[in-house]
Amino acid sequence: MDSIIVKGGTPLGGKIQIAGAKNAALTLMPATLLSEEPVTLTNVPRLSDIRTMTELLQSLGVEVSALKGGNVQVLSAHAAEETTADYEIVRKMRASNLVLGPLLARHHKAVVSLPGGCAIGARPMDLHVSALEAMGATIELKDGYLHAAAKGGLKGAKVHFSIASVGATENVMMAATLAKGTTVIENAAREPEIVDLAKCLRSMGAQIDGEGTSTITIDGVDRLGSASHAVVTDRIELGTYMLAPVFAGGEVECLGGRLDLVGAFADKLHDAGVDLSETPDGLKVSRRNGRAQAVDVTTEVFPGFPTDLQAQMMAMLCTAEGTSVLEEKIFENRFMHAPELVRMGANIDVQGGTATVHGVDRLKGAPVMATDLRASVSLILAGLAAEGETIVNRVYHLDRGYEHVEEKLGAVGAKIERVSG
Ligand SMILES: CC(=O)N[C@H]1[C@@H](OP(=O)(O)OP(=O)(O)OC[C@H]2O[C@@H](n3ccc(=O)[nH]c3=O)[C@H](O)[C@@H]2O)O[C@H](CO)[C@@H](O)[C@@H]1O
Ligand SMILES: C=C(OP(=O)(O)O)C(=O)O
Repeated sequence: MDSIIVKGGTPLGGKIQIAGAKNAALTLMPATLLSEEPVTLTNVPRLSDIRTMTELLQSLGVEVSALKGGNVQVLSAHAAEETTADYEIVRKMRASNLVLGPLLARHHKAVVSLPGGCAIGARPMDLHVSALEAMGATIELKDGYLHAAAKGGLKGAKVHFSIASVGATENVMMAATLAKGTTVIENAAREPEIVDLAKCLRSMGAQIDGEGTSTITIDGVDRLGSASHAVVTDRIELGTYMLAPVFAGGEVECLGGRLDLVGAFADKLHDAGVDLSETPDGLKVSRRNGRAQAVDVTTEVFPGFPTDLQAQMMAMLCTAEGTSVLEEKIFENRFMHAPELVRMGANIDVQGGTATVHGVDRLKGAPVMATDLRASVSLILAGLAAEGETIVNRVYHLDRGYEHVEEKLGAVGAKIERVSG
């Protein structure tokens, strides 16, 4: 398994191009199952999760043509007749569950392996299941697979989520586009990736209103057509690279970055004493004199502080002046980076869903283990600030969500290399 070696202490300078969003692409790709006509996606990130989704869709009969090194994808589901999403592919990635809604809507049946628990929490599917049941599906768990059927097709329904789940909102939105009648989703997730999905579905001919608010209304139509859609900027990759100069010093411009994508995160950076400005091409970040200041952070659904930036923020706060309290409210087991940061000299006390970080003067390089996607990148960022060499082992999670991280950081002056193993 590959490792990433980082030598800390070099200030950064230059520009980093931010890619299209993994979490948007992973719902836009299965959305193409809803149409018999081709859909073109541009600004697709080059990630192993995208390759996994490609493999899954191909197993369902979707023709996927990748152009420009994968940056553009043409997906055609005209001959996609298979309705079973196999465990061997689904187990690799939670987002595989996003084929459930589209398959049910188009074929009135689907057999989808449960993705299973993962490192950051249990992540059940109950909200997806009960919402699709309210739309007329019968769903049964057998042999680790959800067996779903909707004789005569799905029907519009009122769906109220007890948690504003991103994936459940996406599955129901997609399913509702071809259902008979009107579906109203209450307490819908409001993430930019939901807005992006609605935009793409609308270009395909869907009738959707209210995306970006807590109530989304979808009037079912008979069929969807073709469309071309550019994937929204990855706000998590953006936030990650915005932090890089805070760790290493210097200044970085994140091309394609927009403040509306990272509002709550940018507010915390501002409170921590980080300089942030909008430019015609993106967002520029530099660290003001000396250390960042401690800030308290609570993860929340959008527009709150994203859980997917909590690990990176914690790493930054390890060397901030003062004590910071981080509360993780979305996933019950998302502090696995903490003991690895402690190996680098951080002072962190974790009690349940709360981590208290007492800022230290500096971190020291160490061999560390990457446990999940955002934990992996938090350790790389910590390595940029640390004295000496940090070896981040087991980085396969990283490639799920970051394209060419060593090239992007290397281009702005970081001493970073990948060692194949
Ligand atoms: C591919 C993708 O877009 N992944 C993102 C998506 O994951 P994902 O869509 O899986 O996350 P959800 O918003 O569904 O999860 C939020 C919370 O709801 C719980 N829950 C969810 C569904 C359900 O049926 N029952 C239930 O209890 C989860 O366990 C979790 O505690 O949103 C998360 C929260 O912003 C992000 O961290 C992930 O990066
Ligand atoms: C948790 C994440 O992804 P996924 O939902 O695909 O596991 C993430 O992107 O940080």
